[in-house]
Amino acid sequence: MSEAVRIEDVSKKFRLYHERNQTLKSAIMRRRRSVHEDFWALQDVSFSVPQGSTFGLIGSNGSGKSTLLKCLAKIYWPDKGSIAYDGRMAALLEVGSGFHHELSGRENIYLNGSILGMSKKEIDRKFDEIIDFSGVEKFIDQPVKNYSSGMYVRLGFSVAISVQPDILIVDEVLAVGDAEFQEKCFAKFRDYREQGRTVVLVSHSMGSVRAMCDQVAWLNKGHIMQVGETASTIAAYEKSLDLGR
Ligand SMILES: Nc1ncnc2c1ncn2[C@@H]1O[C@H](COP(=O)(O)OP(=O)(O)OP(=O)(O)O)[C@@H](O)[C@H]1O
Repeated sequence: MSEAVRIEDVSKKFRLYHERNQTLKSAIMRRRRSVHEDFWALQDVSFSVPQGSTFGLIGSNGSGKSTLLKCLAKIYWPDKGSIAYDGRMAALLEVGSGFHHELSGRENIYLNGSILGMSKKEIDRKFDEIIDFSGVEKFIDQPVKNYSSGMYVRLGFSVAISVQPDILIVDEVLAVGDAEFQEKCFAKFRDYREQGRTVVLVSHSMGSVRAMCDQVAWLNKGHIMQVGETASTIAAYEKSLDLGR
């Protein structure tokens, strides 16, 4: 099977600063040098995502899942390693990212669509479909700052899938949608699989991961613990949680 995404030896570090709330005098004494430590949120992460698969990232809080998704979405640049893609990629990360709060749903479709690489003509053509899928038609001319978090996600997801990406990257956000919308999204992922498109998603709901994913990567403290078939990888992750109790 060919690869949609290949992640090779990816490491990402953040700087943790320690000099908060200190006095101006101590800052001058330090000659404005900041005191920080490097924190590696991802270390030597390598795996491939098969084309046409739905692929899950699992792991405890702070294990590096969102950081890895942001590297995949090109929001972060890895400090080491490389990521290769085969095809057009679209990402849906934090609730409301890519949206301007003061603009209406309609205006945001154009803004977000163009950020994702669609022309105005393409958005015009897909506009009704986007609104239909989102189910927020009645509120489409309201500023999105008045939307509920579920409405945000519905609209954001609808724009992201309208791009018809070869690779769709989705953070936990879908969990804020209601059961009906989640079922619509799962159906969309099934269509994607049939069309040979690839989905990479993060979820804490092992039920959803079991239902949706062909393969899973389990992250722990920035390291890959296991990659492979969904049931056995979830079982290994859950066993580690039981052992930790
Ligand atoms: N911008 C940042 N600056 C400093 N540290 C960060 C930053 N972003 C993430 N981290 C740290 O990196 C680690 C991994 O965070 P990340 O958000 O990727 O975890 P996660 O697996 O998605 O967690 P969760 O399940 O809680 O969403 C955490 O320790 C977090 O504090």
